[in-house]
Amino acid sequence: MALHLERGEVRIHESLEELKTDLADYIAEISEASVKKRGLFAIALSGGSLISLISKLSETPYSKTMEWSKWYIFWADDRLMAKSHADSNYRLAKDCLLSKVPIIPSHVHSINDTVSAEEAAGEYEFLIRQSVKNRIVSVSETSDCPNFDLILLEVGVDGHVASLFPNQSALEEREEEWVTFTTDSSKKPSHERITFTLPVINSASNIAVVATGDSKAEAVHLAAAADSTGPECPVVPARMIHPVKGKLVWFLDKPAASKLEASLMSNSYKL
Ligand SMILES: O=C1O[C@H](COP(=O)(O)O)[C@@H](O)[C@H](O)[C@H]1O
Repeated sequence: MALHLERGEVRIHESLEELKTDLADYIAEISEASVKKRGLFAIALSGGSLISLISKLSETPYSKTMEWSKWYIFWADDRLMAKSHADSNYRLAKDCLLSKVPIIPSHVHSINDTVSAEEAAGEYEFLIRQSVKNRIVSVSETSDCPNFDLILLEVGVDGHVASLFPNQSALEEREEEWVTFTTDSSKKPSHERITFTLPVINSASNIAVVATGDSKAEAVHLAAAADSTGPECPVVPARMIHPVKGKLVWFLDKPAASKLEASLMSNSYKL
């Protein structure tokens, strides 16, 4: 089921298998359109269960039809930990997808995990500035921010996206700051992390936000429902995703969408 809300398009899936196929088709469509338009595709991944959901891309038909040599991979966030560590977002993506498809190794732009979080954020921002200069990543039409073809995010149970956690100063970064860091994430185990800022995320051409399972139902409701605003409602980071010119699509399963659906139903009765 697809709904067009003020907060973007919401796709609610009957099963994880259906969600995986829809997400793979969506990524394939954006990749094809980007390659057609500018000869390459710049995608930013994050972590969490999202990565196992996109593993379908390593299967046929996607593995054979995708123009992997045109893909450039970045991370919207990662933890400052060895790339071999089970909690590294890079490792997750490598195990689930990157090692299984013919992506050119020099197109994979992971973070430097051997320096402090502050230095890693600075280095990663420099790398993105170089990628904009080299036109691997486009520039936004409305600001100097990078304009990624696609950014994939997953909502955490506390409503965080990438490594933008509730009530942290990173949420206030302005356009000049593209990559920031946190040494105190509310998600345990607490790792030092680096993350894209909201201006960078909101400058993307396409943003997909994924959430599955009933533990995410409250966060999804707070992030996407029209009635989740006002003084009593916490403003979760996922609610701050507002593409400036791009398109936002939510990929949810039924349990994650349950509170959002209930609020849509009750509001339609009030009309
Ligand atoms: O810490 C993180 O968590 C979120 C969501 O993860 P999940 O465990 O709730 O599936 C993820 O999107 C983010 O990139 C990651 O660093």
